[in-house]
Amino acid sequence: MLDKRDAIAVPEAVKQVMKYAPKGEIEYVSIDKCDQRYLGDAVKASHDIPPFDRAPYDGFAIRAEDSVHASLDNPVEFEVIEEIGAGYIAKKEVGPYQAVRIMTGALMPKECNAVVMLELAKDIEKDGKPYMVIKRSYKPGDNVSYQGSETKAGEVLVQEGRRINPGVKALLATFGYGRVPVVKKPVVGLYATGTELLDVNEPMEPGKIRNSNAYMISSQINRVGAEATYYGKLEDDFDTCFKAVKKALDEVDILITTGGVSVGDYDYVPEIYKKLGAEVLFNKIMMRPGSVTTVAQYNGKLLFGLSGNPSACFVGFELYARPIIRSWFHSQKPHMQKVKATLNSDFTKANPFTRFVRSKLLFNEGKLFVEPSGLDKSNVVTSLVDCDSLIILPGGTRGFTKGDEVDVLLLEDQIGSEWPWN
Ligand SMILES: Nc1nc2c(c(=O)[nH]1)N[C@H]1C(S)=C(S)[C@@H](COP(=O)(O)OP(=O)(O)OC[C@H]3O[C@@H](n4cnc5c(N)ncnc54)[C@H](O)[C@@H]3O)O[C@H]1N2
Ligand code: MOO
Ligand SMILES: [Mg+2]
Repeated sequence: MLDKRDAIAVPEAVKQVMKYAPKGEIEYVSIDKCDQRYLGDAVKASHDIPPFDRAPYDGFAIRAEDSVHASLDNPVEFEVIEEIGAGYIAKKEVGPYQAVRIMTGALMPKECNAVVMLELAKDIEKDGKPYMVIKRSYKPGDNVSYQGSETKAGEVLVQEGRRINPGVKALLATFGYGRVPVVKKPVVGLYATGTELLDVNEPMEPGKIRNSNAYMISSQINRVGAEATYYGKLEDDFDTCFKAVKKALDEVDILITTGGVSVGDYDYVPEIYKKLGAEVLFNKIMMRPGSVTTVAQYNGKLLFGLSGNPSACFVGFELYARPIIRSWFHSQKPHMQKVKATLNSDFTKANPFTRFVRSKLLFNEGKLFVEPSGLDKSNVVTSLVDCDSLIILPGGTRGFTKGDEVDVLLLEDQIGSEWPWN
């Protein structure tokens, strides 16, 4: 007699899993190796930006008060006493009607408070000395980039848990982070179960299929910023699977298996959890695909029993494992971002349970549209190719038509979201 499974709602299932969200420790890596890692600590400005008053243009640094009477009818001459490029410091003191030829990024001479752009000044020579002439006045501060005008020392600029993108990396370099505090990657163990599975290099045989889930999931794990420790595929044999899972549990932070979670004669994952003494958080969810997604915890360690059906496996990972990995990385927005989009085609299937349709987003005349990325069946693999999002069709609905507004979860987004579930 089969054990009866009680289906729970998706938000409840996510809540159950999140109770066991582990948090990774911090390690330091060279800035050259920090791309796409998650910050283990906030980035705080260690100095002002700009760090000194500087010229934002190539031109002439002047004392603004010397320019007040300059106009088209009354050109004013300045003696050019020195020339400095970025990285150099003016040595001479600037007196009345004197100027320093200055290049973008150079420190302003301390007596000067305005910069005349090269294009607005005329170079002349008098008595063998360089002069420049202007025909308009300048106010103190005109064309000066003041110290701290962008940010002040001590300001927190990026929160811990943010994924390092090119902009974050630029800030890290600005503040001298040669070594960057990042969150250590979790060890995410991965097993694919199924006697029918062939390795990627094996030729096809009757009754067998190639193992795509292991590759798909390891790629999904990479997309979130972690790496899979792939243990290989397992035949549907209870003892083999039990031993493998038990051994892996000692080595991993999170364990993912695919296949064998339903009610079939060779679906051993539920029995494995039972024999281990793991607490099953749920084994049936009111969703399609992936209704049989099972999650258990063993001494606080999460075991994800994802469905064997590729699309169900894919969705189960994104809904339940992704926020756990992102929480591990200290993300304050571990869930997928949810946006509104307009359905670009009819979707006539009824939805007794909440349906997550693999979909692709498109922009048309500034509006966001979404449509299924292929055949909507849980055993389908081809619809995953163009899948960059999941349309959420609420349970208890009778199908949707082109033009309807729907909620969509973003898969490629790296910022994430706080709790997106109603
Ligand atoms: N009597 C019932 N049968 C099924 C139910 C049910 O409620 N009652 N649920 C169905 C649903 S829904 C799903 S989803 C699947 C879940 O199956 P399992 O998680 O037990 O997975 P398997 O039986 O191992 O495999 C299912 C399917 O997926 C293929 N597969 C498995 N592993 C891989 C892999 N690594 N790469 C590619 N494809 C894989 C496998 O060959 C099967 O075709 O159960 C339904 N049945
Ligand atoms: O778990 Mo199954 O994918 O709902 O179809
Ligand atoms: Mg099965």
